[in-house]
Amino acid sequence: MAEVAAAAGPPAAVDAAARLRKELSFVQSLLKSGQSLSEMVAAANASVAVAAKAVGELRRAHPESCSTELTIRGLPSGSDDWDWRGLKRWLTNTIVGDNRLSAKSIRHVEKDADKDVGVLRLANEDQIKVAMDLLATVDPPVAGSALTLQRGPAPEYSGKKDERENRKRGREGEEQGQAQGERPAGGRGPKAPRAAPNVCEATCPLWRTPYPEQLRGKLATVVGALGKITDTVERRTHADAKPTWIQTSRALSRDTQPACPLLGVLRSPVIEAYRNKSEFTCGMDEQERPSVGFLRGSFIDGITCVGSPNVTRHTSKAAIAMADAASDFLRQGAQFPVWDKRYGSGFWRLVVVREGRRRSFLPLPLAASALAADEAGARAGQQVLADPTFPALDPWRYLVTSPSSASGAYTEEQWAEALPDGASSETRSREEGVARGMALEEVCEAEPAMPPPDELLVMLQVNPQYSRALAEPELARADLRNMAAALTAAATAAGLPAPSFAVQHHHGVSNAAPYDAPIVHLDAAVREGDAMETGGSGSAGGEGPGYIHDSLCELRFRISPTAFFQVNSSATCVLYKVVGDWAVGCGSSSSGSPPSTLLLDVCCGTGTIGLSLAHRVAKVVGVDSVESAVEDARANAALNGITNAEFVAGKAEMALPSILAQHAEKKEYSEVVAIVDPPRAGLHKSVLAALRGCGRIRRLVYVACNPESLAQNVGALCAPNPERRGGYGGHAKVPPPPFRPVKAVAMDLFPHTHHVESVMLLER
Ligand SMILES: C[S@@+](CC[C@H](N)C(=O)[O-])C[C@H]1O[C@@H](n2cnc3c(N)ncnc32)[C@H](O)[C@@H]1O
Repeated sequence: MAEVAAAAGPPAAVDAAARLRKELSFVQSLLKSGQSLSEMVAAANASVAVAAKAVGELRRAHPESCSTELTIRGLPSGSDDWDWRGLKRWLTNTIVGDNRLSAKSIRHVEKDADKDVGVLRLANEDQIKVAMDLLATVDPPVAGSALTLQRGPAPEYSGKKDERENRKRGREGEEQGQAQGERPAGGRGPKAPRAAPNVCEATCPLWRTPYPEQLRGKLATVVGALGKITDTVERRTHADAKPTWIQTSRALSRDTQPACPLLGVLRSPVIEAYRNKSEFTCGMDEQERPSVGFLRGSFIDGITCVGSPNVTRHTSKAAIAMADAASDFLRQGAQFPVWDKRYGSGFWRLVVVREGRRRSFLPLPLAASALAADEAGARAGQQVLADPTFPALDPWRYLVTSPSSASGAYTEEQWAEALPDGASSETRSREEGVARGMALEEVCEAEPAMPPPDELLVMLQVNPQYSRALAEPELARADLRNMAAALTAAATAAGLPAPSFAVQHHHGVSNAAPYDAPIVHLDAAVREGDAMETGGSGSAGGEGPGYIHDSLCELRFRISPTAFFQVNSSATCVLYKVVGDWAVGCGSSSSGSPPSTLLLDVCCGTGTIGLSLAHRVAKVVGVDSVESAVEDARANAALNGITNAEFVAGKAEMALPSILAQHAEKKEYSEVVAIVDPPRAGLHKSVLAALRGCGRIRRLVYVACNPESLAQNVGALCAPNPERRGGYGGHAKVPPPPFRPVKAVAMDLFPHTHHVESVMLLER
C-alpha cells in the first residue's frame, strides 16, 4: 500500500481560482459588450492573456496543487535495473493498462539508479489522481516497505529539469530565427510569458546590432521577397508561356532568381531619435508606479509593465521630455489613475506626441574610413541638406550595397535599365558608381540626430467611461487641464515649442482606437458642460481637433492627430524622390511644358506622394479609405497651391474601377502611371485585378512596408494569366500584357527594427 504525503487542492488554490474566475468574468463581459470585430478580438486576446497570467501565478504560488508531476519515494535503488527505464517498466506492468491510464498519459519518467525516488509527469492534473489511486492498490516493488506518493516535483531532480527547459528554450529561440544580439542567448520565443529586461527589446529589437548589419539583414529580406515573386509567377504560368524575364534568368542560371535587380538599400539619413511620432502607454512600471512609456512586451505574453523611453534609440528627445513630464504628473498631481487593461478600469490611456519641422533635415552620410582618417575634420565638413531642392536631391547618395544583394543572373540590358535614370553618356560611369553605392563595410553610425521640432502636438487618450470621470466630470476636466499645464511647463523648460493638445475619448479594450473615435481640442474637452461621456466630434467647440504641420520634399503638410504620416521624415524624402523618379522620370516643371501624365496615387493618405509629384504631371488622382486623411490631402493641395490634384475618399477596391473609367481612358493623358502604397496587408484582389486589367497603365511603382504582401501582389500583377474580375478595365476584350519587374530597392525607414520598406518598378 502507498501513503499519500500531501493532500491535493489546498484552500489557497481555491482562492486563487476564485480570483481567476473574477478576472475572467470581467474580460468576458467586455467580450460581450464589444461593438466591433476588432474590439471583440482585443477582448478575446485580453481574456487569453489574463487566463495565462492567472494560471501562471497559480502555478507559481501552489506548485503542488497544479503540478502534473508525481513523486514516488521508497523505490528500489543501487541497481542498474532501477533507473528510469526500470521504473517505466514497473509502471507499465502494474498501473498502465487500466482503462483510466494509458501508456501515452505518462509523458516523462525520471529516476537515477542510485536514488530511491522517481518522478512521473502525466498528461494532466486529473491523471495524477488516477495514478495515485492505482498506485495505492499495487504491491510495492520493495517487499515490506510502503511507497510514499507526493504530488509535485522532486527536489532531487529540479536541477535537471531546469537544464532541460533551458535547452528547450534555446531551441525555440533558434527556431524563431532570433538574430544574435536581439534577445538574450537561450531566451524564450515571443509567445512565452516573460518580463522584457529592457524596453529596447520590445520597441527597437535591433538596438544592439551595428547599423551595417541591420542593413544587411534588410537586404536579405527583400532578396527573399524578390525570389518569391519569381516562384509565384513560374507556378502560375504554363511552361511554354513563361514571360521572357523568367526565361532569360532561367537560361542564365538554374536557381530561382530574384525577379529583378535589387540596387541595394537606401539607408536612413538619420538613425538616432528619428521618429516624429511617439505613442506612449500610460501604465504601471516595475515598481508599480504610474508611468508613461512603452510596454515592455506584449500583453498577450502577460506583460503589462511600462518602461521609460529614455533608453530607446528611435525616440526623440522632445518626445522623451513629454513622456517624463507626463509620468511625473501621474505620480504627483493626477486625481485619476492610469487605465488597467486587465480590469478595464482607469482614466489615462495614451500620450501621443507628434512633431513638425519647418524644413526637412537631410545629413549626407559619411564613409567609415573618412571618419576614421580625420574624425574632427570629417564631422566639421559634414554636409546637411537643411532645405533640399527636391528635384535636385540625389537619393543615390544614401545607397548601400553588398555583393550578395546584387547577386542574381541578369542580362547587361536588365542592369543598364535598372541603373538610376537621367544619366547622360558623360555621367553614366559616375552614375554607375553611385548605383553601386557605399559598401556595407563603409557605413558608419556617426550621423547627427534630428534637430528639435518647430511644432509639438500632444494627443491625450482617456477613458470617458471611467466611473469617477462620469461621477465627477469637473475632476476629469481638472486632470486634463493640469496634465496640459505640466507638459507645457516641461516643454518650455526644455526649450521646446509649447505643445497644442487634442483629447481622444476611447473606452475599447485595446488602445488602438477606431478611426471615428471622438477627438476634441483640449479647450473643448475641459469646457464646463461638455460631458465626458458624450465625447464630441472633431469640430466640437469650433476649434477643430488641432493639427500639426510637417515638411517633406519642399512641401508643407497639415496632419490630423490620428492621420497616417511616415514617422521618419528625412528618410521619407529619399523614398519619395526614388518613387517619383521611377514613376515619372527626373524632369521638373522648369523643363518646359508640363508633362501630360495622369498619376494615380492609390492609398494616398494625406496626399504626400501625389502632391510631391504634382509639378511633374498633368493630373494627380488619389484615393484612400480614411476620410479625414483625404480631407487633409485636399487641404494640403490648397496649402501648397497645387490645383491639379483630386482626392477620392473610399476603399480602393470600390473606388478604383470608376476612377479608371473616368480618368484613365482620356486621350489628353499621354500616359497613365500608378503608385501604390498599401498597408501591411497589401492590395485587395479587386485592386490588383483593376490595375492588371487597365492596359493604359504602363508603369507602376509599388511601395511596400511588408515584403510578404509585395511578393504576393507583384506575383499577381506579373502573372500572364490574370484573374478576370469585372472585365479587364476599359473596353478591352483580351487581357493586356502582364507587368514585368524592372528593378527594386530596399529602404530603411525604421532603423533598429526589423521593418523594411521596398520600392519596385513594374512596366509593360
Ligand atoms: C502605408 S499608408 C500610406 C499613406 C501615404 N501614401 C503616405 O505615404 O503617407 C497606407 C494607406 O492606405 C490606406 N488604406 C488602407 N486600406 C485601404 C483601402 N482598402 N483602400 C484605400 N486606402 C486604404 C490607409 O488609410 C493609409 O493611409
